[in-house]
Amino acid sequence: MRYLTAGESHGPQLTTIIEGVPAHLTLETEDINFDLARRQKGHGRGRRMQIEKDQVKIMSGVRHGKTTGAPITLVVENDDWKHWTKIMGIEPLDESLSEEDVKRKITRPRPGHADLVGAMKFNHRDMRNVLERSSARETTVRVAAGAVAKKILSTFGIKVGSHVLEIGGVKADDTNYASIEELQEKTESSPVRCLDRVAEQKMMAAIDQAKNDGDSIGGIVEVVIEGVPAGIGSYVQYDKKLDAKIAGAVMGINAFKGVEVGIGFEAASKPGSQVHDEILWDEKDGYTRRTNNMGGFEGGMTNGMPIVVRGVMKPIPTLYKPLQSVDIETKEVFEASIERSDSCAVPAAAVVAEAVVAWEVAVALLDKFGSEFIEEIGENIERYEERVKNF
Ligand SMILES: Cc1cc2nc3c(=O)[nH]c(=O)nc-3n(C[C@H](O)[C@H](O)[C@H](O)COP(=O)(O)O)c2cc1C
Ligand SMILES: C=C(O[C@@H]1CC(C(=O)O)=C[C@@H](OP(=O)(O)O)[C@H]1O)C(=O)O
Repeated sequence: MRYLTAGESHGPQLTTIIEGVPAHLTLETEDINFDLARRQKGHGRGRRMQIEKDQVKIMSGVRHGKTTGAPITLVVENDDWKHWTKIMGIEPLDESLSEEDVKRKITRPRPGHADLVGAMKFNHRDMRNVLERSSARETTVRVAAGAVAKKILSTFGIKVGSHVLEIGGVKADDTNYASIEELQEKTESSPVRCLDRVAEQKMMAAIDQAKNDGDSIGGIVEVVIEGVPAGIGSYVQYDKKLDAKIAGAVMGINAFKGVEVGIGFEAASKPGSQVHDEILWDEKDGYTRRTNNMGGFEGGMTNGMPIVVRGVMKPIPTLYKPLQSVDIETKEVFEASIERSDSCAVPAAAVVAEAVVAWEVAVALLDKFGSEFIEEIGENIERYEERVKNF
């Protein structure tokens, strides 16, 4: 299974084509719209999110609510496009257009964005050509593809959740949940997708403070996936290790600067006896682990314990408080000023992280259990689970 995305932040639409989705999967627009709406929420988002109301259009690969096995095309239109038709003009430049019509040629790179290096690399004198595609608006269709992956996973009882652990230095103390359902329910009712109601208030205050100061803040999100059979991914080749693929996918989210699996960086300061998860067996559950410090992975493969992955997001780079930069035409120093931006998008990024991790797990699941039609994959999983339980 693979997907590509296309589309610009202020262009007409974002598109993804997903190939390799098994036939007979129940898939409705609502399954995808649910996650699109979750991605738009969160305290700290800017004005753009009031303009957009992301809704998917399924353009191929689905008939009467079931996938056919053909490539699936998903489209999300940009409502903001109508304000940008001249600036984003797709047709060759009309000579009759005034300078004003084609205004906002960007020659002033924003620190922390792809603008300057992207323009150097592609030899663009208008950095809008970089900005439009490097924008996190593209995560809309990554979330759409992730929603399809989640639907595959849920068909086999595999559940995905996420929560925010930290924003702007405020850490959640209470990170407990009894089940993925409880995690989902509690995060949905939190404006920052956090389980800790006391920390939640402090996080919102920190976001408001940053906004008032013309600044921005980042944070840490955690994704949890339960019910994945042991043995997804592989130890035999570096590029088959599923934990590595997941790390790459999380790092691929705009503004993500680090990833941990299980206890992650904490492993550096602990002796092995306090790190490795002891192996247990009983008739009901088969092989399990006493603890889950390794976040569900041994040797690049799932071990049947919940997958636990964390990612750290840097503060949003566009700031109302200007940062110094250099105009590429005049070489003049200037202070970057902006019209609008998120001041914190960590809660939204948690939803993106869910999507990209779910995607990698679904791909590895299909690699192991076949990929043509859902019923056959289910039979293969069942047979395998029975065998490894008594292994
Ligand atoms: C959900 C989400 C929303 C974002 N919103 C903004 C924003 O409003 N303003 C901004 O400057 N950056 C925003 N970013 C981050 C930038 O897209 C990102 O920092 C930039 O493209 C440079 O990429 P890099 O940080 O990965 O190097 C957002 C990121 C995510 C994941
Ligand atoms: C549009 C989204 O996020 C955008 C991501 C983004 C960036 O630079 O990454 C900059 C902002 O875009 P704009 O300048 O149009 O307001 C955000 O709003 C979205 O998440 O759907």
